[in-house]
Amino acid sequence: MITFHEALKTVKHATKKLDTEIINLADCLNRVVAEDVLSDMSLPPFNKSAMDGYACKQSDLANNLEVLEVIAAGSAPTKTVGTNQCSKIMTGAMVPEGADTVIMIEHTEQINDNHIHFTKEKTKSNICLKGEDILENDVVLKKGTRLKAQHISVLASVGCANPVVYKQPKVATIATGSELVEPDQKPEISQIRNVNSWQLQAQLQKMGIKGDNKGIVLDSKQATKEAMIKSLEENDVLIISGGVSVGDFDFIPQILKELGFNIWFHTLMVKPGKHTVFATCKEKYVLGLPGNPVSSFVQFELLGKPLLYRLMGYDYNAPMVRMPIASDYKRKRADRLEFLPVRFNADNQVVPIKYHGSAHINAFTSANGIMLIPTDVDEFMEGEFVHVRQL
Ligand SMILES: Nc1nc2c(c(=O)[nH]1)N[C@H]1C(S)=C(S)[C@@H](COP(=O)(O)OP(=O)(O)OC[C@H]3O[C@@H](n4cnc5c(N)ncnc54)[C@H](O)[C@@H]3O)O[C@H]1N2
Ligand code: MOO
Repeated sequence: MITFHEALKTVKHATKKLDTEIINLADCLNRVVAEDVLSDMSLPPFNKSAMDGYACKQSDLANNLEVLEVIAAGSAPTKTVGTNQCSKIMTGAMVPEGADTVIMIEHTEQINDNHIHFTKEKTKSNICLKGEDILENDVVLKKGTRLKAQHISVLASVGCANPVVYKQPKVATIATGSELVEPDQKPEISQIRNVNSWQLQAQLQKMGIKGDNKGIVLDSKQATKEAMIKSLEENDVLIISGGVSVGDFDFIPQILKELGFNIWFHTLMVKPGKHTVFATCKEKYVLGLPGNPVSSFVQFELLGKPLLYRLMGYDYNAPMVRMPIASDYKRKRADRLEFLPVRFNADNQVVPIKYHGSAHINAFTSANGIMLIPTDVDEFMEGEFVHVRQL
């Protein structure tokens, strides 16, 4: 048995980044840039008005100003602003030569057809200076950045319409269990519906990965082995649920050995998810998750995400917060690091959700975090700060 931190370190250590590819800006969300991205120009590319108003000299603010022209965004000024002159200017337009200030239109009055007057005492310059955000050849995104919407805007602004990113892993999921039927079927006596495949596919989808859902495989060693071989021929990663503990039909570790995989770990000092398998063979990866749906969900979050992101060139660390717990919390055994569903209340406190254990999947429907209880800690007192992974 190893600790969660050892398991996480192992997963990151044993997993190699995939090759790179060039993709379109439209497909970039959640992908990871494989090269530093440099700007091909300064931004703003010219001194730019931040307001609709009049571009003039700060030294002339007390005087009546002659209006020379109207400068729209996208057109260049044609006149230099001299003493006691101004040009009407729109937000985003180039500030004309000679002007060092833009007075807001609301702070002016019209004197006659072509003269205005500033009605306030003072103003900011209201000019965004050339290059104040980004200079030409600046590194705007570092290699290894995972692209969120705000990064995509930076790519667009520096003209990087086809960034080089790491490839996405191809990921198959298999649910093992002779008791399983698909959600559109009515289970017979002793059967239940397959939850994990659908949950895992949704978890993959949230990462931007379109998974290969291989459905259910019955608890037969031969059938499981064949399904695993096929999935691994077609994919980089196989996430398989069930069949990893110590029952008569828990074949996964044995099959992995027969297929020549190196099993890095099989049991973790973690709850839920004591029986979680991680195995690799050349550049193929298998994550065997416990059959209980909460265990599968939590272990995908804890180990699946770092594994897949690592392949995609990104060092994933879950977003964590430290917040006070809303009431006392006790547990009976403190021999494993435990992860529990919690929500945040209006007072920014952590509220543990009623939870019966790793088969209780609907406990997670109102959860927006997973609280950690470290090994050897058996209680938290109201108001004590606890660590929560955000979901
Ligand atoms: N003697 C022991 N028995 C068990 C131990 C143990 O340490 N010693 N650990 C228990 C814990 S904790 C878990 S978790 C499970 C893990 O077992 P497996 O990964 O081999 O999973 P299964 O036995 O196949 O299934 C467990 C449970 O989950 C249900 N299940 C399975 N697949 C799905 C699915 N796709 N959708 C919904 N539900 C699923 C299955 O019906 C079982 O109820 O082992 C314990 N036993
Ligand atoms: O090993 Mo189980 O996943 O704790 O319920």
